[in-house]
Amino acid sequence: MTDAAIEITGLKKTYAPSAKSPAKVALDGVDLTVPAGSIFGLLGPNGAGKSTMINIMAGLVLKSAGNVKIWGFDQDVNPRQSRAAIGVMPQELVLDPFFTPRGALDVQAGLWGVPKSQRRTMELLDLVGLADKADAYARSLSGGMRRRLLLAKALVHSPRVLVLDEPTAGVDIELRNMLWRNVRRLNEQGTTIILTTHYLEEAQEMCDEIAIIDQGRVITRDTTANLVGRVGAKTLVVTPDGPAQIPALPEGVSVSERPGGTLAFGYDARVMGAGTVLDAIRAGGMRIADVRTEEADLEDVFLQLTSKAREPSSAA
Ligand SMILES: Nc1ncnc2c1ncn2[C@@H]1O[C@H](COP(=O)(O)OP(=O)(O)OP(=O)(O)O)[C@@H](O)[C@H]1O
Repeated sequence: MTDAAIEITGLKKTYAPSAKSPAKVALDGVDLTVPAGSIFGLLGPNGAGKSTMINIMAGLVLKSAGNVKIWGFDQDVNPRQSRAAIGVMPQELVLDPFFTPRGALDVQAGLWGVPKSQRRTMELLDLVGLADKADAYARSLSGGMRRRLLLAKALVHSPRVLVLDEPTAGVDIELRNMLWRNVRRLNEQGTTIILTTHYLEEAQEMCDEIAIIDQGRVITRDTTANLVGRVGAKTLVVTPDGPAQIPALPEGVSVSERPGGTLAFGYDARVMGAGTVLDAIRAGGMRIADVRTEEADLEDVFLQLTSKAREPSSAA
């Protein structure tokens, strides 16, 4: 057992120039440790370098510099063990249309050298809810079913670390819930999960820890709770009782109108409490029919951090 499922130090990747585009620095010195047993979120805007990092971890893209250890195996020293410790469910629906799900898993297991007696073909098809499609042609599977088959394929060699690259992009709620149930179950059984997603509320709900990467660098890494707590932004949503005048507000409080006649007062909970904002609203003569607060969420944190990373002053 190792404490770190993944240990990345000084990882750099520059894609070579082509006739159409100049050389591109995709990873610019990444240090990252993913604790064994966690569900870890890898977030970042488009083009941040997430797929490059995943592909390097999976041994699909060659790094330019740095060190990568998967489950304690150094990629350069023990390439086979390091590759065998990780399974990737890719973003694209890449499947051979002529294979049945059973056939696809058998071929994949063969590629990994899993002996026939140790193959878990039906168990995995069952896990992803495709047992009844075991012998259907892949081309007859729906998009959601293909995605589930890709998850099963990523698991045939029982990897310690499972990487899910945008697993729920464009999938319906039912499939999304099923995927998350499976992922939680795998995690409870000891698999470390690394997840990239554009759905931040999903990352907030699923991940124990999160790294945000931007422009090829890790700009922050923390527990999800700490990250969300870092942003004090809160909103007091007030439904006025009758026509309302916007009151004079303490410094730092913003106000905007929402559909349905409610008013949203934004404030920084690290600076003042909701009572101060409410007092100011009442002092302005507004009668209140209803009031509630909204917490900051991961989206606020993400936007704040990734836009900060672009400010020239923080580039130094
Ligand atoms: N094969 C390649 N050749 C040249 N440049 C590439 C290649 N693959 C990726 N890049 C560039 O490297 C940068 C990082 O891309 P990458 O796909 O790793 O980002 P990402 O964070 O996964 O983005 P997305 O969320 O859009 O998938 C981008 O600027 C991209 O254009």
